[in-house]
Amino acid sequence: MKHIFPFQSKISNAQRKAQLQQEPQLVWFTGLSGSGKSTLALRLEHYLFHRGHKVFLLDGDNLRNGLNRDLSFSPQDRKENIRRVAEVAKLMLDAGLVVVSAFISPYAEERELVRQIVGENRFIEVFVNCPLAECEKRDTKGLYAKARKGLIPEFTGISAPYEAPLLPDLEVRTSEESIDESLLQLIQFVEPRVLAKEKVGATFGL
Ligand SMILES: Nc1ncnc2c1ncn2[C@@H]1O[C@H](COP(=O)(O)OS(=O)(=O)O)[C@@H](OP(=O)(O)O)[C@H]1O
Ligand SMILES: Nc1ncnc2c1ncn2[C@@H]1O[C@H](COP(=O)(O)OP(=O)(O)O)[C@@H](O)[C@H]1O
Repeated sequence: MKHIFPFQSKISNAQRKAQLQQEPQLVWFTGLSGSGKSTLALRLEHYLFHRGHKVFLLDGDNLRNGLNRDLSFSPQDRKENIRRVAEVAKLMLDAGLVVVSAFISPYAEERELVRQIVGENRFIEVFVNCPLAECEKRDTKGLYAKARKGLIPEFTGISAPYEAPLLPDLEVRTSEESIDESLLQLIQFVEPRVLAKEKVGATFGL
């Protein structure tokens, strides 16, 4: 037993939601490298921000530059990567924010763990579905070419697995839709879910 004693803030999640006038949700994008996660996450964050929502984007490449810079792409480290991201997202949700995230998150089990950590009713799983051949053709960062030459070990889709979600909350097919078409589906699904449920909520008395 560790000698730690978590305590509860005097401010409830309901009070924070009432102050920020929104429902905190985690919009979790999962998909192959090059499928369109970052493009759509950036566009969704931009849209929600300009609609007045308090929103923040967490992205794989960015977090792996700081908080998760010690982690590789082994299965164990990918799981630890996602576990840490889920804990960060949970804090942001508790603070009342809408969180948009873009991580390959290739294992169904780790995505399930995210759902458990943040809570079922605050988790929206979006499958950014794009065939490997199309991602490889796009090769936006030149990583597939390197992976094919054996220069990048454990590359998702080439030498490491990607387990597609069986029942995502939303699926966008980015090889068949324009960016605007995918974005429209996202907005139509996400925006109603982040709107405040009660207009005037908890009291702010001391
Ligand atoms: N081996 C290997 N496999 C997959 N991706 C690799 C690898 N090495 C580096 N990269 C770059 O890292 C980005 C993915 O990081 P994530 O944190 O999202 O990955 S994971 O969820 O832990 O699987 C990924 O970003 P995206 O292309 O945006 O998906 C790549 O830029
Ligand atoms: N419907 C779509 N949604 C998102 N990206 C698309 C779509 N159609 C084409 N693309 C292109 O696919 C590429 C996706 O790259 P990126 O967003 O970096 O992927 P990821 O973050 O999954 O690695 C971009 O060049 C983007 O312009």
